[in-house]
Amino acid sequence: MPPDRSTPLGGVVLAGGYSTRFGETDKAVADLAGTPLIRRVGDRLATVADDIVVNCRDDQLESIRGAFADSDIEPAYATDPVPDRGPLAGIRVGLEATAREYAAVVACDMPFVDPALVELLAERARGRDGAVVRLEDGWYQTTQAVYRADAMAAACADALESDEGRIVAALERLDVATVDERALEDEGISETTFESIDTQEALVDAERRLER
Ligand SMILES: Nc1nc2c(ncn2[C@@H]2O[C@H](COP(=O)(O)OP(=O)(O)OP(=O)(O)O)[C@@H](O)[C@H]2O)c(=O)[nH]1
Ligand SMILES: [Mg+2]
Repeated sequence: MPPDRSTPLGGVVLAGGYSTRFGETDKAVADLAGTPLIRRVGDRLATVADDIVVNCRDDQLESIRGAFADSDIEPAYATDPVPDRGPLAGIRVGLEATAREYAAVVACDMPFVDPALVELLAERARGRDGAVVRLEDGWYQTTQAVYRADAMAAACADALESDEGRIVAALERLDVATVDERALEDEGISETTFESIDTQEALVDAERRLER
């Protein structure tokens, strides 16, 4: 069945973290084979999303805008009112800024995000509060997922107010469809979609594979 593109989809790229495992520099704008990580994510997401919001801190704005300088897409920016409150706070800020009922949320360090997965999740999310992949280890892949924006933003706010920083604390408050990681292979979606570049070693490794 061809994907239903009649429902607009927003895109949110999360970039407000401090990249501590990566080292001195911001992984969001790290160069991977000539293209900054965040631009790879934004460009891929833009093939299936109608507009893109980048969530980051104020002090990242200049460098992230620079990373998108010669991209065809021009993201909107939603910065954290209070930095360092964790990914849950970032998801909230990003989703509050999207104009769409549903939005795909993807971390800036996942340069191989598969647009086909985003479309699959958007389909599964319809009529629900979102759709997330359940990984083989039982964890939910919450930073490559589709959410009903107002419901998830409210659930994030609620979880944060209750001092529950875990993203699953927000999911527990919602009616979210789950997709088993094992089922993705049949859909032609490779696990590289979830690869995240957390360290310099991971960046070098990804670069080597791209050069092959
Ligand atoms: N807005 C916001 N986003 C965050 C925060 N912490 C992490 N994120 C984002 O959530 C996603 C997943 O987080 P991590 O992979 O742990 O990234 P990170 O926290 O920058 O890196 P580490 O410091 O090495 O853990 C990334 O896209 C981050 O940018 C935060 O405090 N605020
Ligand atoms: Mg972190």
